[in-house]
Amino acid sequence: MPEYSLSLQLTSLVLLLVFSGAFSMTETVMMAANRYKLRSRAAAGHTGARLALDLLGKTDRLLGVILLFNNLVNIAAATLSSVITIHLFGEERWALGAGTVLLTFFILVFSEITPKVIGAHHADRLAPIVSYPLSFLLKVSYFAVWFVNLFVSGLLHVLRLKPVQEEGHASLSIEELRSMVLESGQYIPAKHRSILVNLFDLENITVEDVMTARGAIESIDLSAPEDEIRQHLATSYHTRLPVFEDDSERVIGILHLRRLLGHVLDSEFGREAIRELVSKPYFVPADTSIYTQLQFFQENHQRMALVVDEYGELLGLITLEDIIEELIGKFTTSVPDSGDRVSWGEDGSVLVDGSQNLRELNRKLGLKLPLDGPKTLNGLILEHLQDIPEGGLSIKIADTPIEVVQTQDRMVRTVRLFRPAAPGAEAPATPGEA
Ligand SMILES: Nc1ncnc2c1ncn2[C@@H]1O[C@H](COP(=O)(O)OP(=O)(O)OP(=O)(O)O)[C@@H](O)[C@H]1O
Ligand SMILES: [Mg+2]
Repeated sequence: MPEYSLSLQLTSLVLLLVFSGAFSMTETVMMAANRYKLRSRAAAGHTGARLALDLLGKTDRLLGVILLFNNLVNIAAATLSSVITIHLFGEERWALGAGTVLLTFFILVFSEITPKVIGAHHADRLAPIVSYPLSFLLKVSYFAVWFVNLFVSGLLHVLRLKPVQEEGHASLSIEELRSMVLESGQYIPAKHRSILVNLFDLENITVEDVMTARGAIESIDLSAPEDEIRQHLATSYHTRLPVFEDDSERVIGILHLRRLLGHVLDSEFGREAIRELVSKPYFVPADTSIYTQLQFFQENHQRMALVVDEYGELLGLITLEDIIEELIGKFTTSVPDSGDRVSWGEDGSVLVDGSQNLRELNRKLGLKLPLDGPKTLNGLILEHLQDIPEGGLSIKIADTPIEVVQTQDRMVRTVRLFRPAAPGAEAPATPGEA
C-alpha cells in the first residue's frame, strides 16, 4: 500500500477524534449552560442565546443530534483504527487488542474528559456559539434524529418514564430563588442581594412583628389640659399622632402636624380645632403580612396604620417606613431614644424599655427570646409570670436573665437584661441566682 494512504488514514483518525471531542464538549456546554443567563441575553437581542434556548426547549432532539454525530465519529474512528492496525501489523490478535486499548485511551483523554471539563467551565460563554453549528446539524439530520427518537420515546413509554419537560426547568420556587440570589457571588452587589433576600421574607413577617408597640406610641390625649396638649404638640417628634378621647382606649383620629400649621397661624387653636383636623384612623389586623400591608398602603393612599387584635384592641402602629426598613435596613431619622443604640454595657447588662420589640432586641443584642407569642418585652414577661410583677423580680427566659426594674399601670416599664452565658462557659453572677 502506498505511503500516502497510511498518513491519510492517520490524519483522518486524528480529525475524527477532534470531531468527537467537539461533540462531547457541545453536549456538556448545552447541558450546563445557565438558562436564566441565556434568557436574559436572548431578551437583549443576542441571536446565539436565542438559538441555544430554542435547542434547549427540545432536549430529546438536542441530545439526539449531538449523540448521533458523536457516536458516528467514535465508531468510524474505531473502524479506521482497526484498518490502520491491520495495515501496519497484519491481522495479529495482539495488535488488534493493543490498538483497541490505545484508541480507548485517546478517545477518553482527547475526545471525552478534556473537552467536557472545558465545556463545563465555559458553558455560558460557549452555548450561544455552538448553537449555530448545532442548529444547522439538527436541520440536516432532522429525519435521522426523528427516527432514532421514535424508538427512544417508544422505549420510555414501555418503561413508563416521562420525557424531560421544559416547564419543570423553567419555574423556580422561592427557596431556589433565594439560594440562587445568595450564591450569585460577584454578579449581584451584596447590598442588592440582601434587599432581594429580605423581599422574599416580607410574606412571612406580620405587621405586628415590626410595628411600634402601643406603649411607645406618641399620641395626644384630648382630655389633658390644653396647655399640656400645646406643649406636647410643640415638642412632638412624630408627624402623625393618634388622638385619644377621655378613656385613652378609643382613637378618634390621626392628627397630621402639617395640617395643624394653618390653625396655629391664625391662633384659632384648641381642642375643637384638633377634633376637626383629625383624619379617620386606618386599622389593620395584627396578622397582616407586611407584604400585603405594603400593597394596602399603596391602594389606600396611607402611610400609617393602627394595628389591632381580633377584639379591636389597639396593639401598635405601623408606618411605611417600618416596612421599608425591613427591606433596606434602619433609617437614621427614627426617634433618637427609641432604643436604636441598645447594646450591652461593660458589666454585661443593659437597661431597656418594656415596650421594646422582641425581634429588634434579639437582633441588636444577639438574644433568642421567643417570637411566637407576645411581641414586646413587657408582653413576654407578663405572659411568663401570668401576673403583674413587682420591681426587683428576676426571671430567666430563653437563657436570658431578666430583672424587672420598674412597673407602672399594670405594665413593665423598665427592664434590665443580662447577657446570657455562652454555652459551656461559666455562668456569670446574675441576680436572683446563687
Ligand atoms: N405617633 C407615633 N408614635 C410612635 N412612633 C411613631 C409614631 N409615628 C411614627 N412612628 C414610628 O416612627 C418611625 C418612623 O416612621 P415615619 O417616618 O413614618 O414617621 P415620622 O418620622 O413621624 O413621619 P415623617 O417621616 O413622615 O415626618 C416608625 O418606626 C414608626 O412606627
Ligand atoms: Mg420619618
